[in-house]
Amino acid sequence: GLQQKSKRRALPPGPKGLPVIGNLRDMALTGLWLGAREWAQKYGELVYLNIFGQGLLFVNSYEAAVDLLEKRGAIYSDKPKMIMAGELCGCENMIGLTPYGDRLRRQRKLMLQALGASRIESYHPLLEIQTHNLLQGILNSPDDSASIIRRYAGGLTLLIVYGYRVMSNTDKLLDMADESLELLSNRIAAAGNVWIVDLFPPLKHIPTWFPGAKFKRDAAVWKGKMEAFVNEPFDFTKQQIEQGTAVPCYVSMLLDDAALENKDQAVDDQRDFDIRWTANSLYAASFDTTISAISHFFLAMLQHPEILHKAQKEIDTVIGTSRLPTLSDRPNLPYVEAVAMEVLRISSPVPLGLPRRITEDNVYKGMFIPKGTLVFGNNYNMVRDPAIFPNPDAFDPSRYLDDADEHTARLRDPRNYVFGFGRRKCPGQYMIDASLWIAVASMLAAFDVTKARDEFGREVEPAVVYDNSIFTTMKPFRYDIRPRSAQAVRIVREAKGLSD
Ligand code: HEM
Repeated sequence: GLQQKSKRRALPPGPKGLPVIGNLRDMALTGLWLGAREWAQKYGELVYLNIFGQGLLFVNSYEAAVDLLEKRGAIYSDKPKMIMAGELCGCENMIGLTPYGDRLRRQRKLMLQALGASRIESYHPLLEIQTHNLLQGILNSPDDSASIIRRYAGGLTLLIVYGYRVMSNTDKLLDMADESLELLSNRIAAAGNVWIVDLFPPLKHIPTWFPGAKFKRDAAVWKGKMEAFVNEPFDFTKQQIEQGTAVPCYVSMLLDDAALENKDQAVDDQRDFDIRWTANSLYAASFDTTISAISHFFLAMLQHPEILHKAQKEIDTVIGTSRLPTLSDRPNLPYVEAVAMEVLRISSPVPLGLPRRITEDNVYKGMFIPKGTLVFGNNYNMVRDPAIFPNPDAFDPSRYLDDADEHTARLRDPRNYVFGFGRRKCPGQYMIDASLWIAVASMLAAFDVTKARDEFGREVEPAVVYDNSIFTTMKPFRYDIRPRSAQAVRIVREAKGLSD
């Protein structure tokens, strides 16, 4: 099959694999994007690999991403059917795994209704309150900032999506998300991992006690956890609605609308399903992405004190030191804006996007891409294209500051890459754009971040160790974070928080 085809029409280039297993050994389980960037440098804008005959295509240039993932979106927007993750572990209805079609269009419409560009201003007060909570948490326990960032990332969407307030680091729903997402991205649906049952689907019928059937026993346990992760927060909100104590949020607003709109049970059930699963996907998708972006912000600040000070000076000059920034200050703080953009670029939280599946044979610039190939939009490589981002590995906000015509400005805006492409592009992009900015601006206003010191007073270099196969999250590294002044302590304590 494959070889005959490739004789007839050339597949895109890529590292040579072994017989049968193909490129299995080339697939790293964490930090796959690092290898994928090397392949891009060696082989060019499209790189093709296979694992046991399953084709994998890495789309490495922006031009090819637009041509394929956007312009040919009709055949590049589907998803792999994953037996292990989907059927056996109960994740098949998560939006990132939902096949392209009517259901997806309906669900994306719901998400964009709530989180589209025009809605975001209505969330500004919530985003500011949640940010104050983040600052107060750091002020109270600076050594515990990793848990505080995690609480911020989960708490933000729990509040907006479910109207649920997280008041401690050991909250039940937070822990549940943490555990479920770790399982999902590092075990169940790890980017470089293939489950034998996905290659040989009849294996799903083998009995659980059978030798080699450990995957089925694991799947049964994981499925229970995934179901709780989807249902418990949703049931919380439903209960609050019944008791008349619901806070306006994504779930409560949509359920209210549904109740007003119709009395038809079948339509209601479909709405219930759509709201339940989109809510879970919004929650799931915001966790590691936000954590990655904010930890890269800290990393950059402790590596570049001059950038930290320049941004602080802008804030002090434009808004003074007697209050924290708000989202309405954003247009007046161009350097802080550039820092936030550079954080998005350097972190590229979902570096290879989420896999698509091409539904028809396709040819691009003479290269043949077979139907069924899994397609990864390698945004990590695109935001490191030296033609657009000179010296691409350096954290350098000044790259956005000189005047540029519209075309150049668009090309160098990291938001055009890191959120993916076309019909599956991230529906959370407008929300995170606002939440990341206010978090970055407020932390700059209130804190200094420096390298930690060891017992001999020597600076500790932060170690960057990626710990995930889909997101660029890192193992916690040490740094020193402290308020800039007594005045900073006061404005953080006085800022309106979650418990006010
Ligand atoms: C900096 C933060 C984030 C980045 C870089 C990011 C990036 C991405 C990327 C690259 C994709 C895949 C797009 C594609 O296939 O082309 C995606 C999908 C998705 N994102 Fe985000 N995301 C972020 C935060 C969020 C947040 C906060 C939410 C929810 C509030 C969210 C919700 C989703 C959902 C539901 C999908 C699946 C869409 C689909 O399959 O149709 N993301 N995101």
